[in-house]
Amino acid sequence: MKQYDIIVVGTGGANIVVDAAQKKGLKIAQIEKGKFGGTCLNRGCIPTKVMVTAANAVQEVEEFKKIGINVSEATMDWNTISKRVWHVIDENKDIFKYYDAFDNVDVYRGAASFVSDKVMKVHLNDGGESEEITAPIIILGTGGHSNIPNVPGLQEAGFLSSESLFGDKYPEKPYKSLAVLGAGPIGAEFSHVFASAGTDVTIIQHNVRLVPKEDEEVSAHLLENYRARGINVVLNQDTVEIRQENGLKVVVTKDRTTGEITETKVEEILVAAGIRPTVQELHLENTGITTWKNGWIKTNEFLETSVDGIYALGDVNGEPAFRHRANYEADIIAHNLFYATSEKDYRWARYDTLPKVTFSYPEIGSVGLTEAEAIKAGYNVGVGKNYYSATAKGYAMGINPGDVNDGFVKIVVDKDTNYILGMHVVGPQASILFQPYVNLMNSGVTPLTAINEDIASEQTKRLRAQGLTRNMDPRSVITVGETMSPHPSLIEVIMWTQVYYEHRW
Ligand SMILES: Cc1cc2nc3c(=O)[nH]c(=O)nc-3n(C[C@H](O)[C@H](O)[C@H](O)COP(=O)(O)OP(=O)(O)OC[C@H]3O[C@@H](n4cnc5c(N)ncnc54)[C@H](O)[C@@H]3O)c2cc1C
Ligand SMILES: NC(=O)c1ccc[n+]([C@@H]2O[C@H](COP(=O)([O-])OP(=O)(O)OC[C@H]3O[C@@H](n4cnc5c(N)ncnc54)[C@H](O)[C@@H]3O)[C@@H](O)[C@H]2O)c1
Repeated sequence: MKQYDIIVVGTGGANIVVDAAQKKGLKIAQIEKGKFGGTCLNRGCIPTKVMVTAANAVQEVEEFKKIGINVSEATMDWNTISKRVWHVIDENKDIFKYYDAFDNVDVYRGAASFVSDKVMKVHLNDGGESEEITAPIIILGTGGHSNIPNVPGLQEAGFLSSESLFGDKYPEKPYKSLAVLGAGPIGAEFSHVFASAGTDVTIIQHNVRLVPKEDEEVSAHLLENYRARGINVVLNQDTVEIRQENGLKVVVTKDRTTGEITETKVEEILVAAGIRPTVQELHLENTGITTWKNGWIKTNEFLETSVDGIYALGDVNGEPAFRHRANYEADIIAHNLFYATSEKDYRWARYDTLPKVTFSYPEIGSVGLTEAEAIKAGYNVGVGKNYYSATAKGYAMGINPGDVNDGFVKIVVDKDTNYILGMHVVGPQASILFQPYVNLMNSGVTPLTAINEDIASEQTKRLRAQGLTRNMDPRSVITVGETMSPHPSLIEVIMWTQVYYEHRW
């Protein structure tokens, strides 16, 4: 059996832990069954944002005439956009070479599985099995994958997911028509991209709202904008069947309230119906690691699992799926394991200040509670709302009151304390506008707050009992570094100066 100091499974956010351990000179096993860099770099955030940026430009040109600029209609050059998408994906091949070059990192290309709590083996991609490996610390960052609903006829008709779209089903040209099943961030973003490319897009959404995790007013504004630009949106639907007819796919849906049947005939179907944890190959049943009902690995505020020394970060632990959240958690693990000066210097995760962005058009940025969530949580809720058109800059941008693209900012406040509970922006540059509130909400003397109290090593029990606090001084560059900022957004240009200042990992 080969002995390591640390085993890291998955090369998305978990690479931050590898970087830190590598610099400490530890003996590391790094295991990846797929493309290095994980979902975000290869089939998530980055390739989609290359597309979204082009789609945004198409929409912005539509608005130019309002500010006195005459240009002919903008169209997407799919070949150039596709080349840029694949360039950024192909670049990630070098990530493997980067880690493979370190003497203290053994890179295994294959699927890791547990033999017992601290013993793993790897089913190598080129066949065969590695010898058993062990380490006192194991990091699981195995991510998630598309949830494919069990709809009769879907498999037979064929469909896209974000994985196959950025894989063997990448379209050579935009589809003539596309049904998007699901309208969370993935559905909202791809609908914007393909509609901007000239595709006739129909969104078929199970929920009564687009982006239902956002504030209701934000969802309503997005719906109004999508419908105004010709995107067909059918809400509150159960997809009952997919048929094939004359070379097209017919999506048969049923209104969940009225029972009314709708048939949507399209060239292609894109499934964007949420994600599931990638735990299947891990064989968690050989360990004491506990999971939620759907397989998400249960973790606490230190990202510990129910087995001492095994941590899980990113999508696989079931907290909201964002790359900056995976990075934040990896950073916390690396800090506590390798850099904390004492237990008093330990960091822990909190998710109430997690920034979320949907790169739809209009863009959405939010942090904290929606108005409805704050009311449900029992706060004495106050709300403030301001429109882009109410500002001089909004006027300069050609945004007038009542315009469909007159976005807004909504703040949700606890009236008893005047504390900010949530901030929601929908409109131009939403992804950067709300960051000051993320920083403010994440600052102050912050008490350790337990997450999943039943997950507790002896050390965690002790730290919880001590009533640990961390001074998140808003003036400190360290606080900036310990505050999440949405990825990939321009605010990172500012936020990541902290990393260069600290020269950590
Ligand atoms: C289309 C799309 C767009 C998105 N856009 C954004 C965005 O704009 N902003 C944002 O913040 N988030 C976005 N996300 C979400 C973001 O991509 C994820 O939250 C993030 O990548 C999760 O990182 P992770 O480290 O948890 O896992 P991943 O990046 O998924 O990495 C997990 C890795 O583990 C490997 N693996 C799994 N099991 C094993 C095993 N047994 N052995 C070895 N290796 C294994 C996988 O191959 C994978 O490479 C998007 C997601 C999608 C699908
Ligand atoms: N900009 C970003 O940061 C970004 C972009 C894309 C994805 N992500 C992350 O990736 C994860 C997955 O995204 P997502 O949009 O798939 O997930 P999601 O869970 O947020 O949304 C899925 C939507 O699909 C709907 N749905 C479920 N089953 C359906 C069905 N059978 N037919 C029609 N609709 C159905 C649900 O009502 C839900 O609104 C999210 O957690 C998100 O945070 C982030």
